[in-house]
Formats: sequence, structure tokens, C-alpha cells
Amino acid sequence: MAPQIAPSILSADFARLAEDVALISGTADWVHVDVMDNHFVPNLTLGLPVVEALLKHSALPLDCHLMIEDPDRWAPQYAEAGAGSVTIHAEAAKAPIRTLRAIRSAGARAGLGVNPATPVEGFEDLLGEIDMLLLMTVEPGFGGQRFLDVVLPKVRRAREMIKGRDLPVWVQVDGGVSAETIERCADAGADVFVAGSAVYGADDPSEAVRRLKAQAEKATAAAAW
Ligand SMILES: O=C(CO)[C@@H](O)[C@H](O)COP(=O)(O)O
Ligand SMILES: [Fe+2]
Repeated sequence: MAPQIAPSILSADFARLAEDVALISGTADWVHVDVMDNHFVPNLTLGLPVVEALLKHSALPLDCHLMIEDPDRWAPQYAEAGAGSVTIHAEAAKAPIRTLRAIRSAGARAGLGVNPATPVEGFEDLLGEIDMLLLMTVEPGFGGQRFLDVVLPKVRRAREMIKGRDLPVWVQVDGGVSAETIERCADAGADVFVAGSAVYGADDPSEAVRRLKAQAEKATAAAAW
């Protein structure tokens, strides 16, 4: 799959979300929406009502990343509302298979996320239940953190696992992805890149997306996977 860029609106202006989403509509592939509940992570952002409102204003599909304690209860509702993709965290879900199936049944892509210290090997048998594996490259909770290079071998192993099973599962990296780190991620096997501060901290967010995508495309073309 060609590399895709998903700017995170965590670094946008929360009072001008529709305008900030419109800024990247011409160059980005997804709008990444970080839902945080102050329980699974020590930060509080937005929830279903804001996502429902944003869906009416976004030309791009919403990629909802649920960093919440009870994703089994909430995730299907984001899919039913019209999100293009809904990701639950493996550390939080109590019935991941049921929840992933409910997301797909509601017409969204189903994502499974893992924190930096959570191994992917335990989830190999779930690969057939998901459309995307999200590998956090920072500890979840905040934008603008430093990229954790220590996660890159896991990105590589995840890509190998997926390739070994011949499944169309996307590998998303999230956290600290920038012009400095995106090539290493693409080389390791990532094909969906979340970037918050690297996009919304730039003078021209749309141009920042275009550049990140060009870098990812070049690194992917040269990659062994
Ligand atoms: O899920 C998260 C943080 O928990 C991310 O989506 C961040 O919002 C990415 O921001 P940057 O690290 O790119 O600034
Ligand atoms: Fe995220």
C-alpha cells in the first residue's frame, strides 16, 4: 500500500477544528483524532459529540484513536457515527475480538493499538480481525514528544508477521513522526504515518504533509519489505 499521512488534530487549534482540518484536506489521507479519557492516559481531549460534529465538516475520513479505559463500550459508536477507522488499545480492551468485529460490522476499518512496551507477538492470531496495527512510538497521552527509536525493531517484526500471513493489514506509527524520523519508520515497514506537531507546528501544514509523504514514498521504494 502506498504510504498515507494522517495528521493528528491534537496539535491543531481545538477552537478552530473544522478550519484546521480543511487546511490539510488537499494533501493528507486521513484526519487522526486522539480520544483521551484521563484514565487510560493522563490527558483529556474530546469524545463522540465532537467527532460527530467534525464528521459533518471533514472532507477526509476520520481515523479515531481511542486512548480510553473502556473501548469495548465506546468503539462501536464511533464506527456507527461514520468514522472511517477506529483503533482500540490492546492494553485496555477486555473483549477485543468482539469489539473489533463490531467496528467492522458498523462499516469502519478496525485498528488494534499497542503501547511502546507491549509486544506484538501475542496478537499474531488477531491479525485476521484487524485492518490496521497501530504501534505507538511515544508513550500515549501527549503530542510533541520525542520519537522512541526503541520501537523500530517491533515495527519490523510486525511487518514480517503480516507479510508471513499475507494479510492486507496496515502498520501505523504514531508519536514523534517528523521529517527526521519518517524515513526510519517507512524503512522498518510502516505505511500509515500519524504526525501532529510536525504538521500543525509548521508554517504551511499542507506543504508539511506533502513533504512527509514524499519522504515516506522514497524510503518505502528503497525498503526491503
Ligand atoms: O496518540 C498520540 C499521542 O498519544 C498522537 O496521535 C500524537 O498526537 C502525535 O503527536 P506528535 O507526536 O506527532 O506531535
Ligand atoms: Fe494518536
